Amino acid sequence: MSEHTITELLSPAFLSRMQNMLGDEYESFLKSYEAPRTYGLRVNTAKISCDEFERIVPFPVTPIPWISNGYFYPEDVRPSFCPLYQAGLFYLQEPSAMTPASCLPVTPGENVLDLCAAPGGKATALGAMLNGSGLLVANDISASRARALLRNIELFGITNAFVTNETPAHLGKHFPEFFHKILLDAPCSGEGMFRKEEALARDWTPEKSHELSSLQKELILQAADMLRPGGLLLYSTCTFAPEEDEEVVSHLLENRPDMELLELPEYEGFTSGVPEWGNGDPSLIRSVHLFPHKMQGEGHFLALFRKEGRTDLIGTMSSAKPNAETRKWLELFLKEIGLKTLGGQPFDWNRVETRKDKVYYLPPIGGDFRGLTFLRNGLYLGDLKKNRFEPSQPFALSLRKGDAESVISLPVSDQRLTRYLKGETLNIEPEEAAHAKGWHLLCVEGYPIGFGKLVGQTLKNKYPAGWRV
Ligand SMILES: C[S@@+](CC[C@H](N)C(=O)[O-])C[C@H]1O[C@@H](n2cnc3c(N)ncnc32)[C@H](O)[C@@H]1O
Repeated sequence: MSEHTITELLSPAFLSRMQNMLGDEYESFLKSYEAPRTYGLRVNTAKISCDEFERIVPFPVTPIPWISNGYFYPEDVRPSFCPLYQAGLFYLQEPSAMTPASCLPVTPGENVLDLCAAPGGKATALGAMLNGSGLLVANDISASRARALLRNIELFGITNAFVTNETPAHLGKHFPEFFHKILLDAPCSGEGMFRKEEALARDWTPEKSHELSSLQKELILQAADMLRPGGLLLYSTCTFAPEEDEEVVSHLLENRPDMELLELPEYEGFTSGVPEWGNGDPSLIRSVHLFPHKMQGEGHFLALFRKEGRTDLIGTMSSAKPNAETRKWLELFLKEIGLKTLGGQPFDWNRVETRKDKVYYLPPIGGDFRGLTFLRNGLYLGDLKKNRFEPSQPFALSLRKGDAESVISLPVSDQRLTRYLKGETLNIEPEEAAHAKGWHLLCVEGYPIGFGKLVGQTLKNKYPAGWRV
């Protein structure tokens, strides 16, 4: 912990800019830096309803008023150690950062792009809204951050994501006017992150915003060009700098006359964008700033655009054919766990693809993805071994409550869950397991966490080392 307050670390140039921007509100803005940070989590509604979540969550939560599936939790709680987190039932996210994805109305069946997606705070929200149908392209230019993104997509049980590590320019060549919805959560100076990351406050310079503004202007045009006629684009940053907010919005409106700004939902803490902070276009008032002195969040900016024209839902269906070996051993495994559905939907053999000894479940919508650098296309189901199929951890996490019959379900308070997550074998009473032996899905309150193999009263742990806590 630094012995300085955040306001002491901040550059006089930043403070004087904020004073000019906020006028009478400046003092309360400054005061907000002394208040404690806000902590939030977002429920994965593709896996669990909010009512059910509230019923089983073992620590105090209070609803975030402007996010239908968001909750505040107290600072002293460590939710990432809770088995419900390891079951992918919620994502930890600062409350104002939940706003952009919640303002982009995604419906199942659409092609959706998150252009700057890592580590996945917003991509997991978009994926949950698609609920397994359509296609989510989740991209990040950084390879290491894209790996963290993939992990969160897998934890959330998203089966229809194409996770890429590409430049926006290269993606644009493959996907001209392809997406119904695009989220561009741009790299920014992070002025809304100062309470969370002090280094951002210390390292602030006005030049940074100028540089980022040029990049953001390039990115927003590239994003717009990948949007279908009639499609929606949401631009967001976690900064207050007009160069990175209203100026970027103005740039898009000036350069793509087929894009218009739409109204965003109103909420009492939302502050309208200021036309004079951009090029004076009166419609900039439809963009929204979230300031930390006006709501319980760190700060964000968002703008929602629509491209002129009508959109449709025509997509190319994936068509893979599992090879005979895969079909034989996978079928046997699915029978053993009593698979009824995958992610609540009938299992589709036309989506099963084998590459070397790895078995994947492709997203329902395909496309020409050749030449793109990607980490995952769909769901990694598992590995084909000699005379058997070995399931993966993402496969376990893609399963919803009720998808499989061969389960062992323990209450959230059961300490064996924590021991399982550490890689230990468990003692299971006969009445706790669906069958006397063989593959089982270990669940918390009915929600799958991972696989295990029952031998007598011992559950052999199949939770992979790389996932352990
Ligand atoms: C604000 S963060 C995204 C946060 C993410 N949307 C979330 O909610 O978890 C911006 C991301 O943009 C990526 N990025 C930086 N420069 C980029 C570029 N030129 N093109 C595309 N992405 C870029 C960074 O690697 C970073 O992960």
